[in-house]
Amino acid sequence: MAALSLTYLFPKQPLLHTLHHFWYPLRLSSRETPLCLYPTSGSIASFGAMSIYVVHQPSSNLNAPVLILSSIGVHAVLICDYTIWADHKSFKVMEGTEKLTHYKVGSLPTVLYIPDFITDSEQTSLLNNIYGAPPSRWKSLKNRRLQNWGGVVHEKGLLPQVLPPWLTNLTQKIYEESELFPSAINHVLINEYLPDQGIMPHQDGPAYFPVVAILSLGSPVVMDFTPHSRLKLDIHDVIDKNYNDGTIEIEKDKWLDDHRPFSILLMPRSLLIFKDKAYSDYLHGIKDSAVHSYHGVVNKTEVFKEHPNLSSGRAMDTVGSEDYKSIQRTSTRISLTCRLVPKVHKNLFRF
Ligand SMILES: O=C(O)CCC(=O)C(=O)O
Ligand SMILES: [Fe+2]
Repeated sequence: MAALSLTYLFPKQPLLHTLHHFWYPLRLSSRETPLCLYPTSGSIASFGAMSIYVVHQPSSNLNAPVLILSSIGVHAVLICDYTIWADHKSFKVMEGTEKLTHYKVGSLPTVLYIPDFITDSEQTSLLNNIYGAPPSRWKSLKNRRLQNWGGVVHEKGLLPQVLPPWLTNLTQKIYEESELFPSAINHVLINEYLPDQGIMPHQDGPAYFPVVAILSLGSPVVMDFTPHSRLKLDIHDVIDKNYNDGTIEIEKDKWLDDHRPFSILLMPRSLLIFKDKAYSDYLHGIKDSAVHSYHGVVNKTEVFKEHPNLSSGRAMDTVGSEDYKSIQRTSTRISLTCRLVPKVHKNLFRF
């Protein structure tokens, strides 16, 4: 038996009483890539504070390894047999970026930009369904409107509502093609932005599985990612470290390199997926201005490949010099934020 140290991705959250019902992602500290173990088939036995879980392996018929998770304290300990650990296939499902690695953009783990994820007619059909929904579906906020599908998200989980087929067609495609979600996506937030509307920099709530897929329709926009303010405190820790060999500056540069703000241009029909550091260490937001600069966006190459005229400013309304290109937002943008709320309350309600 070998003991390996695992750290919770959400270290500040209490976990002891929730572990039996709510599958927290775990990060294996000895690996570069965060490894998520999502034992969705449930606990099969428990001994006091220890529970045995089976790791979910939807893409394989192999028997999943049995893991013993200690649910005491802030750190969890995974105790398992070496042979299980060596069985790479067992964990493949949660490292599922493989299929989509060529869509990775920027230097941060992990941001995927998939142009043309849906066709023009699929876009039209989604827009027809969105605008065909009863007016009561819309909730007006100060700076935008939204529709909530899939149920009400509480901090402690989802009061579920069945997703309509026009949405499950999309969520199923994202689930299957990304292989990044441990079970089917069960929640979709539809945001509508007029040309001068945006969304404040924020981090998605703790009820969600830490992978988000955003489908964009209508007007292009630029989404900005900024390091979380709590990380700004960490820089002082780095600087305060007492180095004897003059490596402070190098450490600081490396830190700043690892936590650089960045932006991404979201074209209509594209799918953006982000997780890992981009999800946990950064805030994401969209400026509420009608002009968005796309100078220096991390997916410039990908966008120009699909829209070659964009660079010369002809494909859509752009302003600015060749060095400082901007989009003039002239039409509405709709986004569909597709997520999984792992903890679902049993009393399903339907409309
Ligand atoms: O509209 C978008 O692209 C972002 C929406 C978003 O961040 C959210 O719903 O949490
Ligand atoms: Fe968000």
